[in-house]
Amino acid sequence: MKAMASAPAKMILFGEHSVVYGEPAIAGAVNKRAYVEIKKSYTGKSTLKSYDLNFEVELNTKNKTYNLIKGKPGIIRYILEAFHRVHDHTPITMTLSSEIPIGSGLGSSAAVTVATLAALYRYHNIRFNKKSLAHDAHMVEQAVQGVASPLDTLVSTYGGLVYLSRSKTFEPFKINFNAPFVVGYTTKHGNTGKMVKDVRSLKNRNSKVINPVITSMGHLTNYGKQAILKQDYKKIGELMNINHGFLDVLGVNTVELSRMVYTARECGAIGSKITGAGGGGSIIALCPGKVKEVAEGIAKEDNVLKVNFTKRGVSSKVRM
Ligand SMILES: Nc1ncnc2c1ncn2[C@@H]1O[C@H](COP(=O)(O)OP(=O)(O)OP(=O)(O)O)[C@@H](O)[C@H]1O
Ligand SMILES: C[C@@](O)(CCO)CC(=O)[O-]
Ligand SMILES: [Mg+2]
Repeated sequence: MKAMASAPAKMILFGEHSVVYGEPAIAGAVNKRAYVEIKKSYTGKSTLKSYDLNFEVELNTKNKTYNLIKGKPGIIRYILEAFHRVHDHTPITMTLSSEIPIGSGLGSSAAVTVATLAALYRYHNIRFNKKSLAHDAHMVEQAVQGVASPLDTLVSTYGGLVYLSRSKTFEPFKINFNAPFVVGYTTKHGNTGKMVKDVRSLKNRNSKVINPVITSMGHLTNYGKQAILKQDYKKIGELMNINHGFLDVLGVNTVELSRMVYTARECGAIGSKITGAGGGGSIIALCPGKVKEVAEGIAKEDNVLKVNFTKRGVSSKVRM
């Protein structure tokens, strides 16, 4: 018997970091996925292999440790936390493949966590639904990062383009939103846990300055929701540029991210901003009629990923 699951990456349009402090956010699942397979091991040991992320480890799921066989398994802490919460510690072989660049602001940790939990629930024949899975995945991200909003794991579980309200109500957009985005990403990876903690420290040291910025980011996200519903690309782009400025204030911008943001605008994007935790990783650029020019401009010094929104969230099955 083999349990299999996959979950999508995500792209945050508005509200990263401010969502951690209860402000709303808007994010969409995109067509890059993480794939997990789990089957019984007859070697007496549990191993995790990822051919495309080029690492292999021996898992000790009971005490959340691992023995490195090869590579750099940064995503491992999320996987170990998921196993620790669900697995009965019998020997298994897990394989992970990911189309999602790791540490790049596209929610690799959430997609891997959601897919790993779904595969484990299938493997152990544990009943679950999307609501329970999204909650459990959020708890894993919270445990690993110290602080996490439910945004990334909700989007990876349910798919689609969603608005997460201040009261944490999850509102899927009921429109077809196919705005032409280009994603640029650097080889300099980010670490969400560190970035979220750095923002919290900045906020605590300068609360009278940073708190109003976070509140304004919440208002901006609500204006963004109205602009998306009206498919007002010009307004969406303007709000993306303002949101990028706010993320710069929070200290999550870098030289590489700025380079891509401003290159995108020079090549014709009507809006561009950091997406995800920042400190490395990705930007998104809204470029109606200029996708080719913006992609070519970013590709001169960085990497480009062509993505589309997808309604397809987590999927899982068992093969006997
Ligand atoms: N090059 C890398 N190889 C392996 N692991 C990495 C690499 N870069 C980062 N990591 C680790 O992988 C995990 C990626 O999760 P993280 O949440 O930081 O990024 P993400 O989910 O891809 O982006 P975001 O959360 O901003 O959407 C982190 O634990 C990070 O330390
Ligand atoms: C930076 C952040 O807002 C999004 C990371 O993709 C963190 C979170 O929401 O948990
Ligand atoms: Mg993450």
